Amino acid sequence: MAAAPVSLSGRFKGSFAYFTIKDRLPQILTRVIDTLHRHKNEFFEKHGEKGVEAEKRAISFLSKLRNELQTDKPMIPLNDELPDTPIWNQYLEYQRNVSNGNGQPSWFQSPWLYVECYMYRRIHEALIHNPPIDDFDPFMEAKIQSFFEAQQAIIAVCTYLQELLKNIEDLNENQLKEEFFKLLQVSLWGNRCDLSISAGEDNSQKSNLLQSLNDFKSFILVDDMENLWSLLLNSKKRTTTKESITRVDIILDNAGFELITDLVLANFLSSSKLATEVHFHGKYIPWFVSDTTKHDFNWTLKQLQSANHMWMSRCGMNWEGNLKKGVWVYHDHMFWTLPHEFSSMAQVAPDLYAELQKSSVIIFKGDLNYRKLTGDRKWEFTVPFHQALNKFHPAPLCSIRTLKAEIQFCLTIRLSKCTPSGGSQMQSRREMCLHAAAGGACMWQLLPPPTTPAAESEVLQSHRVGIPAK
Ligand SMILES: O=P(O)(O)OC[C@H]1O[C@](O)(CO)[C@@H](O)[C@@H]1O
Ligand SMILES: [Mn+2]
Repeated sequence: MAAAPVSLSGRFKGSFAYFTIKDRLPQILTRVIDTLHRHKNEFFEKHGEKGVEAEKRAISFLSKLRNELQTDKPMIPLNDELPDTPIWNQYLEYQRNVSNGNGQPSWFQSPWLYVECYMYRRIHEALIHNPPIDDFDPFMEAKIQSFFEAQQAIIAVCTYLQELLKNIEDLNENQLKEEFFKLLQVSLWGNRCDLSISAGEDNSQKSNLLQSLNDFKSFILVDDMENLWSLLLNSKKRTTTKESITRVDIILDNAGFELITDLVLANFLSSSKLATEVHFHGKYIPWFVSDTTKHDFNWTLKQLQSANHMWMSRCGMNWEGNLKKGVWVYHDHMFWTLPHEFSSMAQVAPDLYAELQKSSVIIFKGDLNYRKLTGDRKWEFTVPFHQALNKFHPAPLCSIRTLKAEIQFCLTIRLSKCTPSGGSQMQSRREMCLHAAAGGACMWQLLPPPTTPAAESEVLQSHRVGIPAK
């Protein structure tokens, strides 16, 4: 197998990586600094002068970080006492070794994936170093705001789910499949509501997504829902004896509306018995602005339970009940907030890899997970997705993602529409389909574990398309 290509990086001027590091990451850092400024009085009320002193130190730390970023300074080791610090500093050493004498690892010379993850870990370091504000989540305000901005959309999906659950036992297989496809698409489009792409600007779902699925369908050129359905249905049919289980793992992405869509999907999987267990994987620290932490997950359930809307509170109660019964499990392994490509998981986090091997299917939500699945490298678009996974396949896996970065894979082509940029299409298998560019798109990809060469050639169908307006 050919060596993996170089990583996407800010050293490629004009790339989305370059734009992100040059413009977007400084914007996100500035927003964090502003947030700390705006919480000064709160820190004083809670902690007195100590709180204000801590806020000042954190701001000076973050201002220095922003200057390092903007002037392409070398990356420096972390020096807090967190359990992941040695792993981060080993990774910096690794980057030094692979930089092939291109000098020190730095913001515009090192892999985009590394420097972007490193920025969020340095933001966390700025807080950790400054008790008593060390437990402050600088993105919490934005996550809460996006939850409340999406109230109507949340009410709509919770209402839809509760109505559906009333007669879910009476649905035949086709009706069940139809509902499954709907809720998968709701979960897909929920991924548009990410605050890192918007650099923290409001990006919440305002309208009832269920009413737009048909309009949005044309933005999905090809999808693997059928394969995902067959995999789950076959597993359900095998789950006749109580010993065998169908476990679905959802590697979560953004809090707010997207998290609700993932919980709704999980509730449907449990109630339809397509899954006997659902495992959720969140982030260990505040991450990429809107990614879900354990606090966000629990806050969301509590918020729903106390909502003055019957179906929202019913959802919140049911979901808390599923966690208490153990049919739902929440995990937040620190691997998800390391810079590593997922192909390193077996070495770096063998416990997590072994946990995922218990899964019947792993659903990876969002763009960052997709980038880590494929190493965020300059792959040719015709490279098999499986090849890009670089032997990472603990279980059958599926990536559900709205495309926010250049990387993508096209393996087979079906009839597809022109991209917004009018990119040319080929209607033949294994031909490059669309010229990828930074922009929006959505895609489904399902990869069963490669048992035979034929399995490798099985399907991943992916196309990029424009993201529909909310
Ligand atoms: O929340 P998601 O879907 O992972 O999107 C986050 C993505 O947005 C970006 O910040 C912008 O593309 C990426 O760098 C990152 O992978
Ligand atoms: Mn995210």
